[in-house]
Amino acid sequence: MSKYWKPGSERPRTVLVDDEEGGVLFLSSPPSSSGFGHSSLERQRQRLPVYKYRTAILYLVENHATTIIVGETGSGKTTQIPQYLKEAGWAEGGRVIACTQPRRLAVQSVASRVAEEMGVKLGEEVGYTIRFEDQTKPNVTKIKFLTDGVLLREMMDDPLLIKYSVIMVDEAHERSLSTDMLLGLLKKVQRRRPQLRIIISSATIDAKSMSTFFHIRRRNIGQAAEDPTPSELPAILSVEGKGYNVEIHYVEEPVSDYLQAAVNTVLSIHDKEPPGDILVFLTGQDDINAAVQLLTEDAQNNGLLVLPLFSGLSRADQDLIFSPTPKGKRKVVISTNIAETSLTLEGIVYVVDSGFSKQRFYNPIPDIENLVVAPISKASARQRAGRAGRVQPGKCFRLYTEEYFVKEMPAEGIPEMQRSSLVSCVIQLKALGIDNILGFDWLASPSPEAMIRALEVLYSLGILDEDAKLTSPTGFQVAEIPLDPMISKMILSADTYGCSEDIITIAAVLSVQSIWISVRGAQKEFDEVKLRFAAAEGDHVTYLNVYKGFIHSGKSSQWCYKNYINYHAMKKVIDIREQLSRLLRRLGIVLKSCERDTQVLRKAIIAGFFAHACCLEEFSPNGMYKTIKSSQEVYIHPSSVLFRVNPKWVVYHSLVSTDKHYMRNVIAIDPSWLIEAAPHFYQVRKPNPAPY
Ligand SMILES: Nc1ncnc2c1ncn2[C@@H]1O[C@H](COP(=O)(O)OP(=O)(O)OP(=O)(O)O)[C@@H](O)[C@H]1O
Repeated sequence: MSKYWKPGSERPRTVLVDDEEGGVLFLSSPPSSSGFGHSSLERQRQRLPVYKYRTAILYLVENHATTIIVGETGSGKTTQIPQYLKEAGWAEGGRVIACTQPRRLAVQSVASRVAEEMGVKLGEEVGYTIRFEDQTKPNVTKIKFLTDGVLLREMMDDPLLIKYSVIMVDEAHERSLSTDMLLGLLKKVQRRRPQLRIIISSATIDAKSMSTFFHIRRRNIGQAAEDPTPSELPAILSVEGKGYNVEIHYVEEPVSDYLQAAVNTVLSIHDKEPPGDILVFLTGQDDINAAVQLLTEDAQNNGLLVLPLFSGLSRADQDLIFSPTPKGKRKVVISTNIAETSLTLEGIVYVVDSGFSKQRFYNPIPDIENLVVAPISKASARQRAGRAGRVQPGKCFRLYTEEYFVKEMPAEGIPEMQRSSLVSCVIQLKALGIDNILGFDWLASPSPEAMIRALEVLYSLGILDEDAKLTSPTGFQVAEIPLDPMISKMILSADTYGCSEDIITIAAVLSVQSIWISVRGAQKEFDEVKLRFAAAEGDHVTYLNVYKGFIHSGKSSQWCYKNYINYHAMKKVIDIREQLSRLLRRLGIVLKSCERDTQVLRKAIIAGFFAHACCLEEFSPNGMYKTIKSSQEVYIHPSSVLFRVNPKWVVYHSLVSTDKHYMRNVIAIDPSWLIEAAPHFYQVRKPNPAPY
């Protein structure tokens, strides 16, 4: 007797072809609509291409440990499959169905759509978890959307992911660092827990290589006879059919300025095309703001409502993107690639694709990670086009030639694993007890240089010992904190310096995109206001001043508005700070304040960031610094309160690269503190012996 079919309802009525190679293709008759009501949402659900495959999907999931589902964008994979699984009983007996997404925005929006379709309150039967936000209820939530990073963290407490019956790894083609780690780990879990079902889904994935990867050869580990193990051969299902048609348009000649070309295309759509909102893909906050400004100059008179979309946008601004377009207006959403996958913005009919995105590239030799504007892959281009045609036919305007798309654009992007720092990845795997990281079952191997560099960084921070094992307690504690290991080390060191209360405020501010509101046309006023908070020691201490002011104002939105401070970001800071203080209490750390002893504060920051020390080049007219570690040329970012102040010695939080490498969030230091914090990393250079 199969274990999940509801009595009398949805057993497969067409016998499926289950080919022994693991390549499975079929069509089965859909279940009768009995049990479904006839509201318009239910009719919409039944119109989706994936609906025809409902029985097939359930059959495969029951009979195969892993099912790989490939289907066009908008065919209904993300929103429907978790519901089918729930309807078929996979969430009974306290079990949970998980669906992971690479991006937080997608997690939130898909969860609220599924809750709406099921007619339940978000956070109850359907919930979501992203870092620092948990909208689920134990023993109530049956379908849970979460980022792949959050699921990795959950593995630290529950290595076999016991509470989940099925884990659907959605948008697997994105090959984010967390997705790749998760896939390797899930394969391990499956060996130990054959009853766990995995679904891997995407519109553009190499199903065959994924299938080869997941073809596990299970060790014989006594299963109960009444609980037959599913086939070890992954099944592949191709969902044919798509939502609505999307007409693709290419430029005839390559464009030299994609930003201007995007703006011109929006204006031309507005001029010539029937009503419908527009989604534009640019690369980052700077070019998005520039495009918003260019379009807004015209917008007053021409009926455009222009909205930016990037990660770190406040909840209120985010809600504007999803809210219905006012009558007589045409909404233009200008976005980074965060809107590329899984999102449905209802009014969008037109997509403008610049062909570029900001991508992380890591060079392990100087240990520098850059965000670089780089061409996208065909897989991304298809995802972008797929944001049109979700609720009606659409058009996609690609700002590159068809020849370029066909002949030059790579089929897939480089996995993030192969172009980013592996520090966080190594620490997570170590915390999960995986010691031989190079021997881990990677979908694509990371570079040995990056791996060695990560081990070196973690060793220098005292997180790993000489045998590359997590140190106790520091290493284990750092692994518990869901932040970059350097920030986590800074937080833990603050305990020694007696300033953890202040440092968690700084850590919370560093975890949100920016607490300042970007001001167009009011730069002078903004600079003046910022000066009121500016601390001579640098940005981190300035943030403490802002936080104090905010608390003092009674957390007032008016106060924020007057001071060019992002109210929603500050609310997020309060929230993250609260979670960090709870976490520290759990680690047995008592919070203490150093009452603005800025020397002590900076020493705690250096304990995490000593490797980011730089010295101003003597006689440099333009404020050039060199990193101590690798003599890399860097400059203080104009957004820093130390811009043009140029103290001799500084430590930075992160680097951004445009025309130069810029340090963001900078503090002035005394070089002797570096030796105090990291004697194993720095040595005082002895003067050359005197010539005789
Ligand atoms: N918030 C929403 N509002 C209106 N319709 C929606 C919404 N979310 C989903 N839909 C409808 O459901 C369809 C399927 O969406 P779903 O995200 O499940 O597709 P998908 O196959 O996972 O696509 P993708 O690969 O692009 O994520 C959409 O094309 C749209 O018609």
